[in-house]
Amino acid sequence: MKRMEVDVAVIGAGSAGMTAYRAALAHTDRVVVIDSGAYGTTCARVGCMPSKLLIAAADAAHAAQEAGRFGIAVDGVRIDGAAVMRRVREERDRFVGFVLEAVQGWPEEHKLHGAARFVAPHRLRVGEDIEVEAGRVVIATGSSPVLPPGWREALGARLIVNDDVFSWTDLPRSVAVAGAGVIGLELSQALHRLGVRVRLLGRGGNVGPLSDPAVVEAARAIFCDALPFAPYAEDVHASLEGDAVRVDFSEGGTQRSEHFDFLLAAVGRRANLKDLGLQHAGIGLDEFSVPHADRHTGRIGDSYVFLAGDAASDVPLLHEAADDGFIAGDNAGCYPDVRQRMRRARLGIVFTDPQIAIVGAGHAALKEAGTRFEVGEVNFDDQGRSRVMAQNRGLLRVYGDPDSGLFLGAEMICPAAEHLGHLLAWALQQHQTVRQMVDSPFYHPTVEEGLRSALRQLLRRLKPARPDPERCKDCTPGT
Ligand SMILES: Cc1cc2nc3c(=O)[nH]c(=O)nc-3n(C[C@H](O)[C@H](O)[C@H](O)COP(=O)(O)OP(=O)(O)OC[C@H]3O[C@@H](n4cnc5c(N)ncnc54)[C@H](O)[C@@H]3O)c2cc1C
Ligand SMILES: NC(=O)c1ccc[n+]([C@@H]2O[C@H](COP(=O)([O-])OP(=O)(O)OC[C@H]3O[C@@H](n4cnc5c(N)ncnc54)[C@H](O)[C@@H]3O)[C@@H](O)[C@H]2O)c1
Repeated sequence: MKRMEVDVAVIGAGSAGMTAYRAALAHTDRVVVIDSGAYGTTCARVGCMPSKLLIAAADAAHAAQEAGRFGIAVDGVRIDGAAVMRRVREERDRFVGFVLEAVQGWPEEHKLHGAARFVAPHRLRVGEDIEVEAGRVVIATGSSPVLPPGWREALGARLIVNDDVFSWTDLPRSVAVAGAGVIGLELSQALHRLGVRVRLLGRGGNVGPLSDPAVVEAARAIFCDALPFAPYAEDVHASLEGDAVRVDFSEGGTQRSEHFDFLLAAVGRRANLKDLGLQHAGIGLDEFSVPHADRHTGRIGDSYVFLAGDAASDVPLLHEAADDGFIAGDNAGCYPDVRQRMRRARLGIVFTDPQIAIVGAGHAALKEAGTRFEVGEVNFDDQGRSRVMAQNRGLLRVYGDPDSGLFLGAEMICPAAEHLGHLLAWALQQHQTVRQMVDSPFYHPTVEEGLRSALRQLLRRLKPARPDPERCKDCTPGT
């Protein structure tokens, strides 16, 4: 058995683990990063970047197909699936290459390859023949797709997850997608626009991460128009029939049976904690044997173990994983002098068309917390700039505190939601009042003017005694 002693062991070399490593290095050189898979991170290899590359190709196809509405004839749009996937993979490999370069720059003694698990407090076994004695441990093992029981056995290689999509060398003819969460929405709309026959199977009418009933309803209507979407699919059953996947489901009392090349499981992801031997780590676990970390320190209880990224599973997004990694790595490095760190305002974006964004904890969380709030909204059907671009669909709702006038958050499905979401998240983090936001500059004609309409309505509802006058539409047409 080879043995090594370090101050900090980081398990997982994804976005969270790499950031944790760099932060810990600022305090000690006795650091090791242990990874059981290929370097390159989920984000670059099979997550954020290749999914956005696929969406970019889909948007290009859609723009060509829709050019007619501007009076521009684009004849004979042909999608070359092999070329689409080649660009996705080549650009993806370029992004992965930057990560690999960074890891190659690390000293060899800082890297171990193999699956790590606790065998005792402070002691990790890596594979079968290496033992690491670690003063502190950062767990940054990421997450994996959930597979409903029996699906793998029933479908074999015809059951796929996001990772498989990005190794395709051509587009398939048809894919059923289970789960209308973030991954299901992004990938099914992209594949649909690229000419793949899809069926998106939702559950209970959910649409992505949205929780405001009015925005969910708007989003459901938009996606039902945009692609074959069954938001209330029930009794979903998948089986193999020859080479095809047969999917049976019911919706609204109607039984359906359809055949596809693949079934893509996008029904959620679970933190990779199961095989870590956490019961030997000497840390507190809940009744499901899951550890919980303080979001401001990364620390599990008052232990020597820190948790970061998707493994912490509270906000499984890239920028949160990087922040988690910094906080956990820095605190593991300067342990026992563990410091509280500020967290950024919450922001989530879904890269569909129209895009979805949530700022703050969201409508459901405000309700659950018993927070009193008022709502302002704008529908984009008649919003000037959105109409100019023929993207005039969607609903944006903003929330404000009637006592303090503070802005509390927003949910939206609308054009340019990625940009509106950022503006609003920055305002939230700066504790701005709705009045301050309304008094900020808004250029004409922009999609932001739609946001201003919602904020003005919210302001009137927050301060009914001093209503803001309605603006005349002929002064600034289409705002
Ligand atoms: C399809 C898809 C699209 C996405 N798009 C976006 C997006 O647009 N924007 C966004 O913000 N987020 C997006 N995300 C989420 C984002 O990718 C993740 O939140 C982020 O990559 C998580 O980083 P991580 O470091 O926690 O995990 P990872 O990058 O997965 O790293 C975990 C590492 O741990 C290793 N490991 C696991 N178990 C062990 C073990 N026992 N021993 C040693 N090593 C181990 C793994 O090999 C892996 O290298 C997307 C995710 C997916 C799947
Ligand atoms: N744009 C982005 O930032 C982005 C993109 C992709 C992924 N991600 C991250 O990855 C995480 C995981 O994404 P995801 O889409 O796998 O999970 P998700 O939690 O977003 O959605 C899962 C969906 O599947 C549904 N579901 C569960 N079981 C089902 C079943 N048996 N049949 C049909 N539907 C079922 C759920 O109701 C839910 O709507 C996201 O939460 C997000 O943090 C982010």
